[in-house]
Amino acid sequence: MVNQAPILITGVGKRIGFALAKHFLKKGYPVLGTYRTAHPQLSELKGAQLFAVDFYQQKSIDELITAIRQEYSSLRAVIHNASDWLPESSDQAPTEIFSRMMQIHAGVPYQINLALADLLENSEEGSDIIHITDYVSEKGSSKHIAYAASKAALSNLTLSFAASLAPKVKVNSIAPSLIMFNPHDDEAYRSKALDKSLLKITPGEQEMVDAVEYLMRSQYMTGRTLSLDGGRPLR
Ligand SMILES: NC(=O)C1=CN([C@@H]2O[C@H](COP(=O)(O)OP(=O)(O)OC[C@H]3O[C@@H](n4cnc5c(N)ncnc54)[C@H](OP(=O)(O)O)[C@@H]3O)[C@@H](O)[C@H]2O)C=CC1
Ligand SMILES: Nc1nc2c(c(=O)[nH]1)N=C([C@H](O)[C@@H](O)CO)CN2
Repeated sequence: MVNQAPILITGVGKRIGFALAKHFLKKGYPVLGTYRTAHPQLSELKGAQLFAVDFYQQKSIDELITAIRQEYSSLRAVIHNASDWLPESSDQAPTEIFSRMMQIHAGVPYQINLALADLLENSEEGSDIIHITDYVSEKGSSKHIAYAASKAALSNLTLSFAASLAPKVKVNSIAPSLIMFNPHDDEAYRSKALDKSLLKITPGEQEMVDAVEYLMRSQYMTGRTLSLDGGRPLR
């Protein structure tokens, strides 16, 4: 795509963020990707402009925003994927857990959206902000209390930014439940997690890629949520 405005994706080092970056690179979009850990597979993101960013460090966030604003005058999309799934059982103090969850899932999207809004508005073909939230935004989580609250905050940001940036920029959430397991998930966990939905599968990264594609092609959806949860609320 000649002279296509880039897509910014946070957390491209692995799993869903990595799949999103690969997909849009293959489609010919310029991809700006943030990573924290230098996973070896980052070398597969040929052509992507990668930024080492720790969203728990304000200096790192400021440097990212400055670098993007210095080099680009427009953006096709910003996909807020980066996330830390911290449980209350973590050895970190509750105050640290809560501030980290609010920082990465709400503070960072809030800052980046405000700082890059004009670049999104400059996109010739319209533009999108996509917040990747979580099914637990609407029901809470007994083991990931701060995480769920912070994803609910992100869901609320979707409403405000949709109203603020319309009509040039669409702003939507994708609220997944179980998309893919982590390597350390044992059989008992996997069986219990699968049983929580009606469809009882893990669809994998492609389900998220397809949802992002739908939102970016939509002419009439903003301020809303695509729920990818296998019918879990009806279970
Ligand atoms: N997988 C699933 O089944 C579900 C996923 N989701 C949501 O989908 C999105 C993608 O999920 P998934 O791919 O599993 O997520 P992962 O937890 O596997 O990866 C998250 C990414 O965010 C990065 N990240 C975490 N903390 C920071 C930080 N402080 N600074 C910069 N980057 C950071 C990680 O970097 P690093 O590699 O260094 O850790 C990693 O690349 C997330 O928003 C998640 O909450 C929601 C429900 C279900
Ligand atoms: N950042 C992450 N958030 C979430 C993950 C994950 O691996 N990283 N995983 C889940 C679970 O799949 C949950 O939806 C089902 O147990 C939730 N969020």
